Amino acid sequence: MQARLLLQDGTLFTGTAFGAEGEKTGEVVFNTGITGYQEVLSDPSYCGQIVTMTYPLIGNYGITRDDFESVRPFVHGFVVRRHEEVPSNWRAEYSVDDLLKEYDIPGISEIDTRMLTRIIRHYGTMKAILTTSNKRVEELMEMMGNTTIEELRNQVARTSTASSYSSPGNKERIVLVDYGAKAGILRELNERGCDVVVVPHDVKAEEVRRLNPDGILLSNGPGDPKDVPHAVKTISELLGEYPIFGICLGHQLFALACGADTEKLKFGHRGGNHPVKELESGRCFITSQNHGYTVNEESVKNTELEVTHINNNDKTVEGIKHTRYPAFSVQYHPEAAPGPHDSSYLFDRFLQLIADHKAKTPVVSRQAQLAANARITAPKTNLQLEAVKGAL
Ligand SMILES: NC(=O)CC[C@H](N)C(=O)O
Repeated sequence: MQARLLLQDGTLFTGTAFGAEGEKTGEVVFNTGITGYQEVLSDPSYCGQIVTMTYPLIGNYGITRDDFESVRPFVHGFVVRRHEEVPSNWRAEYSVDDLLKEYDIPGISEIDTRMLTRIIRHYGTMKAILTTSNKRVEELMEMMGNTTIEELRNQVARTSTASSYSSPGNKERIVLVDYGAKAGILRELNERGCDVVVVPHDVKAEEVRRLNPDGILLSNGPGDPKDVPHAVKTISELLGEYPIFGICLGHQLFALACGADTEKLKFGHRGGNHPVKELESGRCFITSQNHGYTVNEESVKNTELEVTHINNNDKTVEGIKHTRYPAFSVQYHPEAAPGPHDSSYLFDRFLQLIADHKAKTPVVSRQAQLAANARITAPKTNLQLEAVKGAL
């Protein structure tokens, strides 16, 4: 069956359909990873985007659910040069085609993905529509134009967990704020014995305090950080109270909460080979990245933040830290998946920050904490009081 990819600038690619039949609009972006398409497909940060892989052979090792970064794929469409229908891998459960069909995601193969990538690099990220229908180009253009901003924005609410859950451990209590978190973040925390409570994107500062965390981790997530103002407010309320570590969208939200600004990159960074320089040591790390927005460097100057990492390709901000509070963040993915594991030391650094913070903070008895938390929530009825205690 034929499929077509129509870009906002009018460029039309005609290729072969795979995955689901139908139509999807999204922002078209490219990923330069040679492997890792399963993690890309299941990374919630791609929600609302049509992803093209620059590596030409995709699907050869099939799909293994154990390798997913979330419970399901969130991409709006998948574009490849060549799709391998018959996976060759003993771990493969099914093919990319089966996966896309299951989740109603259209795919297109046999198009010149190099040309597509060069267009995006030259003119910047743009909207596109991927279709298996026979609709006329004018009609498709109109459909693309009519796609409401809502459909391509506010993706965080669609990918975040609806309610809190815990992943127990016997060490530090970490509240992981899920803006569309990759499973790798939880995996890294669990490997270090952390007692993790995953909370929804719209958690209130008061609810976080009730969980009595040792530290807060702000996760990655899809879309524009400015679409999540409630998260910025919550982070600014918690700033200074607990050690904070932000990853990708979490990094951008942390920057906004500290008074810095974010802006959109021309075509973003997506892949597993992005060189990042740690300014303190002068060391270069090869990192896994997936972002379309960045923290504006100029805007950091008027805040209490300091730039700690920069991208060696385009010199954009890749890491910041607070100069007064125990809080830092990075634009890239220390949990990798897919990608090099060079930066997993950042999770250890976060735990060290927590230990240092604890050593400096006077020990508060459990009784005093209970009393303080009860005051914060000011429960009026016995039932509310029980709920507060239950949450602790
Ligand atoms: N992986 C992420 O968290 C991405 C952050 C944000 N959605 C961006 O594109 O910049």
